[in-house]
Amino acid sequence: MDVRKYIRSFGYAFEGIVTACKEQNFKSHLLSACIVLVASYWTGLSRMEWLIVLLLIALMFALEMVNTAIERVVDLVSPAQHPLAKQAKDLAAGAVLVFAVFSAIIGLLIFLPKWL
Ligand SMILES: Nc1ncnc2c1ncn2[C@@H]1O[C@H](COP(=O)(O)OP(=O)(O)OP(=O)(O)O)[C@@H](O)[C@H]1O
Repeated sequence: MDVRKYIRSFGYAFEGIVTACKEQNFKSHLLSACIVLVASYWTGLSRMEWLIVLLLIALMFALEMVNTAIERVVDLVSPAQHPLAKQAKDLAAGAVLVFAVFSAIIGLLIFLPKWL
């Protein structure tokens, strides 16, 4: 195994995370995640509930980054308007929306019984 190549790959992945952090949508997700983490701490979640909350936050970040990557590739290969470019971007955005809606529902199922 080439250790230097492995470390370089980590560097590129880190560059990807830095690029994502400059995106407005990603900043909104960061803010939401901070609010959810504070609320989780304040509410006093069980170990299993913490696992679910952390998993949802990690998946939301990862999905948003994949969405941004798809947008970049579409912009690269199809700078002009094209129905398939539209579908690709809308599908990727739709995937983020589906996950966000289900995450919100799961969050309500975890938090509401403790708050009420
Ligand atoms: N090349 C294209 N061909 C056809 N429709 C496109 C194309 N690029 C973007 N669109 C349409 O415009 C919408 C907005 O595209 P845009 O590139 O502004 O993405 P966005 O979701 O606003 O991303 P961001 O603002 O995070 O870069 C897309 O969801 C898609 O419906």
